[in-house]
Amino acid sequence: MTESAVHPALWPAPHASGAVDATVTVPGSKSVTNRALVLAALSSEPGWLRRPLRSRDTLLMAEALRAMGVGIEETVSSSSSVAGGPDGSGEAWRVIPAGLHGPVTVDVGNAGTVMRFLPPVATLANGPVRFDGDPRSYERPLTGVIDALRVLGARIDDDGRGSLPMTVHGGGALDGGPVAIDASSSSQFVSALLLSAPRFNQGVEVRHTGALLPSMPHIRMTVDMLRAVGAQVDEPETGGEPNVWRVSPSALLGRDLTVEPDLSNAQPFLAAALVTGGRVTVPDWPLRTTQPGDALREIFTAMGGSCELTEHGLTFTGSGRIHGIDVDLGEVGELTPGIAAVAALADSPSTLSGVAHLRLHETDRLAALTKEINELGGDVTETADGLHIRPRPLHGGTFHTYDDHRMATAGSIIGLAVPGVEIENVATTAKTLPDFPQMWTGMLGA
Ligand SMILES: O=C(O)C1=C[C@@H](OP(=O)(O)O)[C@@H](O)[C@H](O)C1
Ligand SMILES: C=C(OP(=O)(O)O)C(=O)O
Repeated sequence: MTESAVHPALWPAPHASGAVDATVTVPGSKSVTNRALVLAALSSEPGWLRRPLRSRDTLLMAEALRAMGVGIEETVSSSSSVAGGPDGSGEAWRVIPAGLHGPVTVDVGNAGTVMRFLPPVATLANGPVRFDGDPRSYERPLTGVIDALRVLGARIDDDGRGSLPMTVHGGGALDGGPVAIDASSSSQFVSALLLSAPRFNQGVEVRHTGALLPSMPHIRMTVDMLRAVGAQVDEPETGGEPNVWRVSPSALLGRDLTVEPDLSNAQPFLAAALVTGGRVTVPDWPLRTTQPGDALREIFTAMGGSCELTEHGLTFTGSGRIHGIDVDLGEVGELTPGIAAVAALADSPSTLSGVAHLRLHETDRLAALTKEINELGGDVTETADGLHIRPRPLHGGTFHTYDDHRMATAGSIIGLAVPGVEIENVATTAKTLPDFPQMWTGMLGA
């Protein structure tokens, strides 16, 4: 969690003068968009991706696949009723698979999905694929993917670091087969191996050997999306062996997929309803989804709001009171910063647990949240696997974000209730939600 040497601009977080009452259209899911791009690139026929998220993480994924030979045409399609979203963007990406090749250098930025999902794809390329990224990407865990790919037959040159930068020497094909990994530091290791596995000669059998496995909904998302393109997957939740996932070798179908709104990016807007005792509607909230953000319906209800889900969307209403919560967030770790922000404004303490692995996310999120909330007058302590938050009257000040999009949105939530909060480098929200500042002020009617 190193502070930026140069202080990027400070953004005065808008203070809410009353209860919000807004409808907020949230762009597509990062996790779905980047899985869909990988699966479409590995398919045996072209496919469509409608309402994709256009953000730093997804553009890095698209750029990397393009560099390896995949055609990705960005169009505004009018030929289908689903092409145009309610946001009026009408954006659709046509993905045209092709033989993958190197030499290529892939910039992963600080995108976990790019740095974990693409090395297995690179083993299928003809030629070397070098992976590099932001300084933080060198610190984020990658050994689970590197070691597993070597066991499955890949040649990878990482100078013994077990992290970026590294080069995958693609041989045009990979043996695949059984492999054991410890994915306790990131569920993305499992997702990464499964996503490319239909194209491995023997498919894959991934056995997770660690004590904990975070972010299970994201693994479910991987399995569901693989099945939707015709892959055969055996997994623990549908009768398979515990902690074992098997994907058979097969061709993948080109599909026409409409990306759901990103429910984790909906979080700050729902939080605004909770914090101001107002009401926010998010159109197109899916009735069924594997996205972890769906857990907000339950978590934010327990913290004092209420919600109604219809086929038109989710309406979340705050009661004017915010309660603390004792909750294990291991399945939904990416929601932690937003929940911590709300908890700092509650009428009773909160304990957030099950998220030790957040120390290796975009920044050390447990340390960053503790420091930044405490510098506004809060009383937060780190536990072994989470945070203990005792609400205190907060005051204004600078909220540092450490190049972490979810720190920026967490600080903005606090700013709704606390005058004088300034967010350092709000532009870091571009990782997954480039329009965040405009959407936020729009919600407040500014
Ligand atoms: O597979 C995915 O799309 C993700 C999995 C999770 O990663 P971890 O299991 O590393 O927390 C989540 O935090 C991340 O934002 C997205
Ligand atoms: C942990 C996150 O991202 P990444 O995909 O980079 O792991 C996140 O978006 O909260």
